[in-house]
Amino acid sequence: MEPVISIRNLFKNFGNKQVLKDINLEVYSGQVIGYIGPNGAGKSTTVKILCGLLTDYEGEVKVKGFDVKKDTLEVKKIIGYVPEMAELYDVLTPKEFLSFMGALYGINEQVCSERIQKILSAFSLADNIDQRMDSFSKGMKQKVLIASGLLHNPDVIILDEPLSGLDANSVIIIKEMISRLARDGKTIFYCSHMMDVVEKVSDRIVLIDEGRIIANGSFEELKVQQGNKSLEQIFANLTSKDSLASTADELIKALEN
Ligand SMILES: Nc1ncnc2c1ncn2[C@@H]1O[C@H](COP(=O)(O)OP(=O)(O)OP(=O)(O)O)[C@@H](O)[C@H]1O
Repeated sequence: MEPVISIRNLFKNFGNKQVLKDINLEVYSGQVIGYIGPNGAGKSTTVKILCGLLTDYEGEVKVKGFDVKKDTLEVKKIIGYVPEMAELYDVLTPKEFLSFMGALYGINEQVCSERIQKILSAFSLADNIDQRMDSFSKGMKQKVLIASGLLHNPDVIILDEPLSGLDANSVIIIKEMISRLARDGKTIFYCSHMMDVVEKVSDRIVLIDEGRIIANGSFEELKVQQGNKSLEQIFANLTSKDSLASTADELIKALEN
């Protein structure tokens, strides 16, 4: 079976700083990859390269056989991207914004309108469909952002910290949605700091630290290697140089006179 996502010998620099150092990864249809790592590890940079938003890198990155550097338009049709931080055009209503996104993807107007209605209903936003988004809460905006990433029914879904700001019920809905989309053969690339969610939804967990992959396997495999711990503990063991408790101590002491 051909991988849906194939990353070979990927290096990326920002100025003199090397932020991705020989990333190699293959992701197959129906897999959910949990891509995790400390702040600044290189997760969003990898995602931006996958989506064709950063093109000055070394190595080979392909999505469904298309080279993301050369066939950027084809790749954008295949991928649905929910970015970590995005500016919504919040003078628009969700209906206006999503209709605009649908038109960009060339979705039939009638199909698009029905999809918008159904997705927003599922997110309990049906009553807000014609309300300007500048009055929306963070979580409401996040739901519209997720809707815009899914609207064209992409085969590959890239979620960069999609749960930020979402309430507990919405987190459950997204977790269930990820599992069902994968069952339908979609490929999900999921970046998050929410270890309990990553642990549950991912078929494979890829841990990146300072631009290098330092662990790659199912949660069960990582547990066997690391001694039957939670993903949070495995993450701390593999990525923190100092004891986290002593760092917390330092922070508290910094506040004392
Ligand atoms: N446009 C840029 N210009 C210069 N440096 C950048 C740029 N974007 C990212 N970096 C640097 O690249 C490194 C990796 O950043 P990246 O955003 O990929 O990390 P991340 O793993 O997504 O982190 P976080 O969990 O905090 O979102 C960081 O050192 C960051 O400062």
